[in-house]
Amino acid sequence: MESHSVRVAVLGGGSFGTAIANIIAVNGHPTYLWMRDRDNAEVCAQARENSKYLPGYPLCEALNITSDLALAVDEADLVFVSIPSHSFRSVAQQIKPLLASGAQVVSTAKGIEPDGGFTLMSEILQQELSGHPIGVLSGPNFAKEIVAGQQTASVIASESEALTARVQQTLRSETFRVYANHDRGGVELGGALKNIYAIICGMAAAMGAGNNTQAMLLTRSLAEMGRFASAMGANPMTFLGLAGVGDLILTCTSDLSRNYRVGYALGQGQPLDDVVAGLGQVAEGVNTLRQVKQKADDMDVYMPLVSGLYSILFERREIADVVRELMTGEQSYDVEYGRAK
Ligand SMILES: NC(=O)C1=CN([C@@H]2O[C@H](COP(=O)(O)OP(=O)(O)OC[C@H]3O[C@@H](n4cnc5c(N)ncnc54)[C@H](OP(=O)(O)O)[C@@H]3O)[C@@H](O)[C@H]2O)C=CC1
Ligand SMILES: O=C(CO)COP(=O)(O)O
Repeated sequence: MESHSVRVAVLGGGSFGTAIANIIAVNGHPTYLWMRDRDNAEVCAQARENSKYLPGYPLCEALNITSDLALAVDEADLVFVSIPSHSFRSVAQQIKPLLASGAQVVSTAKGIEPDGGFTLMSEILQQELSGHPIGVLSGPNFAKEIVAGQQTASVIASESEALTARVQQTLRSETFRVYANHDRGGVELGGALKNIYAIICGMAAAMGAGNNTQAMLLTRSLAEMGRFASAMGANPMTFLGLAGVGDLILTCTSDLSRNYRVGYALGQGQPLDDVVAGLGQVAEGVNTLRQVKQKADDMDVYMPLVSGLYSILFERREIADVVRELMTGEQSYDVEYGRAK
């Protein structure tokens, strides 16, 4: 196991990039946090705080905050890309000529490329940065709770044992644990798909859903996620782990989740465009819903919750009508895996 210091770059000065960079800097590794906005980088570096995304949480003195991408990435052994899915590819393209050979690259984004033929973030890394070991970090990880020092666990998924070992070693601390998984696709789909169901659960909460309803929604969400991921070639057992059911429970039950808050506002009757504009941060679930609906239709995968939410958000159907249809639809099997055909 590696014990010497690792040079790390974290790209994206939003809430999650800042939280991850801070853990690694506290652990004593030379760490560069890159944010595109020069003024913002200077203010954060001076104040030792990211007041735009994580106000009130002091950052480690040793964390280097910069808007100079070449400086951040130049000699990095390990690069985390914490950029929302809509801009992920453009940043991957920018770092291509800057990366040291052998640099390992990890996505922390939980989304699917808009209008990109259902491309996951780690597939973008594969396409743009071929030859570099790549991985995905995903789990029940609110940035705010990480910087507040709440005990947290995550999953690193990669085909490269060297990468998973290095990420476990650089991120581990008294408050942060990292588990390994080889099912990169499953871990990545878990992080992306749960955002759709967080919107649904937020919407249900705003409409007064009781405990029975919330439990039904969470469990049927998990069934849909597993069914879709299985059709995509992922291992459905991955969804029993932190990046599956763990992150689903977290985001479907807390208003710290931006996707849950989007759903809650929609359930209160606010228009989607206003809700998204007022958020000030990324809620990946809205785009993910479009991508997953299209892909599920293409693959003929049964996803009633996805179809229902899609029809509310993009076909202007009334929530009450969709709920009635879902509740009176075909009653099928509870647990699909292992069921005799
Ligand atoms: N927040 C959380 O708790 C968690 C988030 N994630 C995932 O991490 C990803 C990032 O989310 P998060 O940090 O929360 O997002 P935020 O909305 O907090 O911040 C987004 C960041 O990305 C930057 N950015 C956007 N477009 C570009 C671009 N073209 N070039 C460079 N930088 C850009 C923004 O810069 P600017 O300020 O200049 O606009 C901002 O720093 C998402 O996919 C999310 O799902 C994963 C786990 C937990
Ligand atoms: O992914 C997250 C926590 O694991 C954050 O969820 P939101 O993007 O909904 O805030």
